[in-house]
Amino acid sequence: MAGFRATDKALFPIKNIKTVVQLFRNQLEHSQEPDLSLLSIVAGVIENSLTSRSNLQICEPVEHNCLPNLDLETITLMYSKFQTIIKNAVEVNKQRKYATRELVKKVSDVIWNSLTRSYYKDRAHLQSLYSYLSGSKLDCFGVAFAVVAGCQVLGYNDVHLALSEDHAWVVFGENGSETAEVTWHGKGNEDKRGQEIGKGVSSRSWLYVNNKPVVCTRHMEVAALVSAINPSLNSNQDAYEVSELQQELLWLLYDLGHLKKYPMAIGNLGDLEEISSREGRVECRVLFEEAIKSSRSYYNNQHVYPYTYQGGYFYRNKMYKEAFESWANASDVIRLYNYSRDDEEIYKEFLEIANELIPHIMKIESSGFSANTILKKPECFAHLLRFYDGICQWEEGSATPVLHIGWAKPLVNTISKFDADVRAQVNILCDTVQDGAKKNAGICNNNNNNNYEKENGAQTETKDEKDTNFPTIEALTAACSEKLLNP
Ligand SMILES: CC1(C)CN=C(N2CCN(c3ncnc4sc(CCF)cc34)CC2)S1
Repeated sequence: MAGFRATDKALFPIKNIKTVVQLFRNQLEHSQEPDLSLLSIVAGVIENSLTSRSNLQICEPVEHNCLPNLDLETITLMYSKFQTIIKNAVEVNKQRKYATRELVKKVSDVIWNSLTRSYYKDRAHLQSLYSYLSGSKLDCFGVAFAVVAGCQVLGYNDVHLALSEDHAWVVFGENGSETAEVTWHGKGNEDKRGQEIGKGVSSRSWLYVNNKPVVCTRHMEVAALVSAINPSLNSNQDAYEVSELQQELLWLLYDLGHLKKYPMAIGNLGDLEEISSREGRVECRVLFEEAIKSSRSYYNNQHVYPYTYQGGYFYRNKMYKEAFESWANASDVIRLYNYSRDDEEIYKEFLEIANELIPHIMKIESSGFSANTILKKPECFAHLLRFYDGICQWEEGSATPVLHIGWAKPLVNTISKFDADVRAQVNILCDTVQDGAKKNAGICNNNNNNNYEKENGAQTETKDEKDTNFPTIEALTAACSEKLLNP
């Protein structure tokens, strides 16, 4: 059983970050499983006290490490309150080893029906059990996490959190073979709580990552609650102590090996390291590469965010050629999905890259001051075409259109910044259309340093094999802009 043990209680009252890390270490390293409700309450109390208005005057930024007084009484009260809510509401059949769909649905109903009637669901700091116990408010992720923590209280250690890049649900039963929705997703969608995870059309949507979700162990569920810590004070400031605590806890989980199969948590750590790097730790760039390797190794490269974490890093650090490559690789992931109405989050991500970030780069690069301009590099043009081509292919076969006139101007503007002699150095290689699956059109430049070929094994092309049937760049861009201009 999990639990709030004497060795944990001895750490109270907790006065600094180091002791919070020790509490998490105790829980993570102890032979039994870490107690999700205890750790979520502790993280939530710290986050909410350091990011709420009330605290601002007390904690002067100069005295780093000043945490609110975390006394045993406060934590024990909330911990017991959660246990009581769950145990009083759910009849446990002692004989059953595994949870049933009815049990999981019942726990979800207990959480669901105890939430405040209506509140702004996308607000920050609504992810922890502290938020649930003190304000009866949870966000979409928070409900799923609370259901798993509730099942842990009842002793069902087969119920685990399953995470896509924009949704959360649970797995349960022998070998975690059963799945169930336990929370809502997006705005104005009827919740599907209790149902199995998308077997129909939605299974090809990015929202369910082609059935390659992160299926958590207990320790990875701790990584999820730590990842969900939100240090934001407001839209442009973070509470220093909260982000420092999050960074320390993510390194603890990293060192214990619990981030290996969790690309987004590694990416979160990379973002924190970029802002304030720790002595003796790998560079944030390495972490972004590790997140990509994790997605390729464990999730058949079906996740987009590892590439947008990396692309964002390159963009912020003015490494534009590398950013184009990351974004083209992100586009290679999305091209095999069908766009559905539940995929707004990733749509917004690609829209921002295509219509804000890339145009911004083109503006800087064509201002004439950059000596080593990317406008002269055929591989940059190849990455951009691969990026746009992936979005076009994403749309193909989808019930919902992706592209509209708003995409056309920035796209044509960008492509036209490359001179004909640069464009001419890029060869288009198209694979044959596979039966049913989406075809793979590869765009590679003739010096073949484009990792698209390495990654996807697109054939290299020698001059004499050049098949005149392949679309030229002009044809492709014309087709793209034609399609865009007359949807
Ligand atoms: C490259 C980015 C735009 C930067 N931040 C990103 N994210 C921030 C952190 N995110 C996450 N980080 C850890 N675990 C999870 S589980 C989940 C789905 C809802 F449950 C989201 C998410 C989501 C993605 S993607």
